Amino acid sequence: MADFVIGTRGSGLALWQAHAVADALRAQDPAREVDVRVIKTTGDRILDVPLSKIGDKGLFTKEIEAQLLAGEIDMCVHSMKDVPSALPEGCVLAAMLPRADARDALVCGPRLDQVECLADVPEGARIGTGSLRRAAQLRARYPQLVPSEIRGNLDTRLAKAEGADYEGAVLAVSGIVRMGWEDRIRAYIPVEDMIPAVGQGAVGIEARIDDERTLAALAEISHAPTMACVNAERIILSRLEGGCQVPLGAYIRWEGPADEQTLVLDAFVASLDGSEMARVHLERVGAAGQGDPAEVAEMALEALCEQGACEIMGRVKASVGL
Ligand SMILES: NCc1[nH]cc(CCC(=O)O)c1CC(=O)O
Repeated sequence: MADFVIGTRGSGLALWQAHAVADALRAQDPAREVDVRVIKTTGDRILDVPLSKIGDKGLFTKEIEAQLLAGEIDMCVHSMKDVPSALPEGCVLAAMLPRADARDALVCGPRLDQVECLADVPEGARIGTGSLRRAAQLRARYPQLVPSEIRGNLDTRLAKAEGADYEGAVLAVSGIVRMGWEDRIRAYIPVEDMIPAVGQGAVGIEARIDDERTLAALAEISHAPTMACVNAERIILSRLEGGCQVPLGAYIRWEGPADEQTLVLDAFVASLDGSEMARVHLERVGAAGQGDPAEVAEMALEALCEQGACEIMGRVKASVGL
């Protein structure tokens, strides 16, 4: 019997993340036995429908959480981006690994071999993305591009992006790098052009709320600044009731040297075509780790609402029948 059993999806990215957690747990105590168990989710089974149309929160997490609650596994590892704002009763987000690069990246096929940034991409180019967030921001900022639905695991999407039906695609930097394909990144898209999804680049670990043994082990490996920032982004997500059905992004981080760090927030909500957008950028200067991410999240919510975020959300939801 292993000391800890980790449940995860079976995609290459999910397995990389689960093994990163297993390695972190073993690094604390080399005698520890940690197993990784693959669990198939609804999101893995439904491959032919756009994610934004399935309309079910927790598509990639529900089956794994069921096994957690049943005591079959001790923890589940997720991309924080895929974790809905409300967890099932009895589950808690116990830890996060240090966040990787949260930005999105442009990958291009052979027809765009001269392109070095989004502005270079020629009129009419089909840019694959399954995300309303990416599509709305592309439409708002680069109206010459044609965002085109793309689905599948990261490896499938990368292959499609370089194939006949697309000129390129937008994918998360963190995922591409974890798969070892950094050399396929044509451009790192700046946050000013594309605000990342809530939790993008962060790996989260969920456990049972009463499992003190597992919670104690996870506390040893958790990265507090990542947890504080991602949890604050999730406040924005839950208060605006945004799931995968609404174009929404929020990214909070500390920037700069340790003695003068700035807590920086970017967040937006938009209509599907990107023509209406509420958007904020906030900065708080202080010493290392100073400033409260949850507090800037509240300020951002206020500013977004003043710009009509709630009305935009309401219209988007009505238009997709929510
Ligand atoms: N929705 C799929 C998904 N979930 C997490 C990541 C990337 C890894 C991360 O956010 O850390 C991806 C792929 C992508 O968006 O390109």
